[in-house]
Amino acid sequence: MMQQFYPAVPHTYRFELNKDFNFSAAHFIPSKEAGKCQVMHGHTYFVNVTVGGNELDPSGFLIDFKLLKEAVHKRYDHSVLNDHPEFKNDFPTTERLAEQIWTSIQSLLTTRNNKPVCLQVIVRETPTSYVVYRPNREDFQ
Ligand SMILES: Nc1nc2c(c(=O)[nH]1)N=C([C@H](O)[C@H](O)COP(=O)(O)OP(=O)(O)OP(=O)(O)O)CN2
Ligand SMILES: [Zn+2]
Repeated sequence: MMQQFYPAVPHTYRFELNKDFNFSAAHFIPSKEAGKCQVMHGHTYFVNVTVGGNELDPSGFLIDFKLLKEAVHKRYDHSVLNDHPEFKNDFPTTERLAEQIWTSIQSLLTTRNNKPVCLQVIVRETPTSYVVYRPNREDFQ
């Protein structure tokens, strides 16, 4: 999938899970500094999500891989990122998208009894550009 080196996130959880998926979306960055990216264009975004935890659920999963994909793919695939309410005031840059994906995944994980945690989100926007998002302690409050 991402076919690249994955930056490792330091942690002491017993289990670490990684899920790759991708989705296609359009966006534009309405800032003068964004140059050609002010014009609407599309990407196939490649995402890697890292989840950690000490306990498994009754199925023996930290979290079902497919739920991680669904939480993001259903929302963004074949959409215009600028149309989503989370990007009403913030431009849909790779950085903001990675942050929002972390928020979506962590909201899902919070509902699980075994309380896994999203440790890292990587979003690759082009073959030469990607962002790594790692939450701060305050992001979990
Ligand atoms: N810090 C950021 N910089 C840029 C972002 C971004 O989200 N965060 N986004 C863009 C554009 O959306 C663009 O689609 C991607 O830019 P870029 O990597 O420059 O794409 P190129 O294919 O032109 O890059 P090459 O260096 O030719 O491979 C711009 N900047
Ligand atoms: Zn772009």
